[in-house]
Amino acid sequence: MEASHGGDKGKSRLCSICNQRRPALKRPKTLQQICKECFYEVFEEEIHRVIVDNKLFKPGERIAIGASGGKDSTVLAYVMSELNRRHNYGLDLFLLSVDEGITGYRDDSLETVKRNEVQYGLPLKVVSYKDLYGWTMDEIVKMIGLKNNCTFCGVFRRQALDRGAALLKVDKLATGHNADDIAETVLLNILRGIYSPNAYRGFAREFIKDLERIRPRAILDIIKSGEDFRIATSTKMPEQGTCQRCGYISSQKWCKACVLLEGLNRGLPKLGIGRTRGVNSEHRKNQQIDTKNIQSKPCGTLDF
Ligand SMILES: Nc1ncnc2c1ncn2[C@@H]1O[C@H](COP(=O)(O)OP(=O)(O)OP(=O)(O)O)[C@@H](O)[C@H]1O
Repeated sequence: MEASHGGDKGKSRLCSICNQRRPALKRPKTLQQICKECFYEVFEEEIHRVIVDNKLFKPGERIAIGASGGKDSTVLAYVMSELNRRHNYGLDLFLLSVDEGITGYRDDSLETVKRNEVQYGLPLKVVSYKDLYGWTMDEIVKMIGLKNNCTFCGVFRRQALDRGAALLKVDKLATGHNADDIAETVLLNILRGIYSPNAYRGFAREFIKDLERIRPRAILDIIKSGEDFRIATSTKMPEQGTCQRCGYISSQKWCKACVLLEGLNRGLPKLGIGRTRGVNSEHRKNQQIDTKNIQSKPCGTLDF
């Protein structure tokens, strides 16, 4: 402990939970300064409470954990396997990884996932863009360049996770999206309404991190405001259906992944970039505008 130099100012603080160890961090959520050990304890306990209070899982369910090899999904894999064991949730857990085929990036992080497989004893399934779509991201970048390749990567990954989940026959898929990701999505949804699709994508993340520095709860408040959004009852909501081509989830005749893939295979990679044209526009015209049964709904979709 640091020596006190008179008055409260000079005293070194102690963890505000155990009052024994030195604090290692200040939680933005509570502004409490706490030690590493107490942080692990409250973090795991809070996740357990969210799982139990919201009845997220049922005994016997098969759950896939989207494992990118990044820090958040690695923590997710650890916490899920630990809580499942400690509290006897009775879940069958699996790791599901999508290999986008990005040399020097995903091949490295897949090594981390393989270590997690051994460490937590969770079976791992890897699905690749090459197997699912016939293209690796490296090949897509060669064709389309660096400007729009994030669209392909995000759309294909979202569907690849669905496909992997279907192969594993799981009931649910858990991902490691964190508060920053969700706050960014809320802001982007607002900006998209005001400006244009994908406007300010890079700016939104920087902006929320700047806000957090000034006011630590800002990220949680943005998420809360997103949860409280209400969509005007006159707004037509997309209807969830299935893609007529691949059978996976889509609100259009063809899902975005099939539109993008068609463009790639026809040597027209810009086909599905930006606002969808072509095959889906007729489908949209035919959709009846039915606002009667649309009640106010929470807003927000997560990008992958
Ligand atoms: N290639 C992937 N394979 C499986 N799941 C993925 C993959 N990429 C992303 N995800 C899932 O989506 C979540 C959010 O994706 P994001 O791109 O923000 O993650 P990341 O930056 O790769 O790393 P992290 O795991 O730290 O979130 C991940 O936590 C993971 O659950």
